[in-house]
Amino acid sequence: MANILELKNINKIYGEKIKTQVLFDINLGFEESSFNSIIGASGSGKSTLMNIMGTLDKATNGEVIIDGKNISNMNKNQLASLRNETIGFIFQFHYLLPEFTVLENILMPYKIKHNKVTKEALNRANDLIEIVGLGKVRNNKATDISGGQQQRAAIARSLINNPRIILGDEPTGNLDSETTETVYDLLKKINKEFKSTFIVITHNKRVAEKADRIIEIKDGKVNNDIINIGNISI
Ligand SMILES: Nc1ncnc2c1ncn2[C@@H]1O[C@H](COP(=O)(O)OP(=O)(O)OP(=O)(O)O)[C@@H](O)[C@H]1O
Repeated sequence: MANILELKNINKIYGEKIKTQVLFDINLGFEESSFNSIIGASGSGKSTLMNIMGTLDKATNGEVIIDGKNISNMNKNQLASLRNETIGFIFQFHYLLPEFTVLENILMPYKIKHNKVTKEALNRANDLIEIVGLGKVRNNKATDISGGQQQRAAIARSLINNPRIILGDEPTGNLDSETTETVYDLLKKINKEFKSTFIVITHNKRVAEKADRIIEIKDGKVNNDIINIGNISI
């Protein structure tokens, strides 16, 4: 299957006067509909890499190709629209808007994109609410649900515009281990159902195992050594 996202010789250097190189010649391709985990020690460069993949930060050099388009020459507006069209983000802290309900929060990216909410969007939001198991709390304020429910609401929100790529930076970092597994099972279910590509950073090896592919970042490089996690070899 074709790659929906490709990184070619990505390098990242932070700083002007004092330069620190944090990514070195990263080459990676992500197949459409695949579920990928990114693991690695703290400070190894995972978030930097994810921000570059999500077009939130620029590589110092190298190419990012999203859905066949090289993003290097895109201006800010073009990047923003590619991001809105193609990428959904799930972060550790879900940043739901506290004064809005679960349903309203989930609809927010659609409203921002289209300036209105259609019947179809409302149906999709309600379908997503059922998938993530929030039917009973759809009209609760975002502050009046549990942490795990908030994270599930954030997942539904990231899916409302039907993005082809979903990037997660420690999406379950603030949840207990049982809720973490539930949320990952949910991501896998969505991956199967909607055929969206998932790339998810995790510190949790048990959940990393749930992926089709595990990528380890070590000192800013892709670690190509064979590693064994549970019963998976890469
Ligand atoms: N804006 C920045 N300016 C300078 N250095 C930075 C900046 N952002 C990150 N770094 C450095 O780049 C390195 C990689 O950071 P990054 O956040 O990508 O690692 P990580 O693997 O995601 O870590 P963690 O698991 O702790 O979140 C670290 O040494 C960090 O201090």
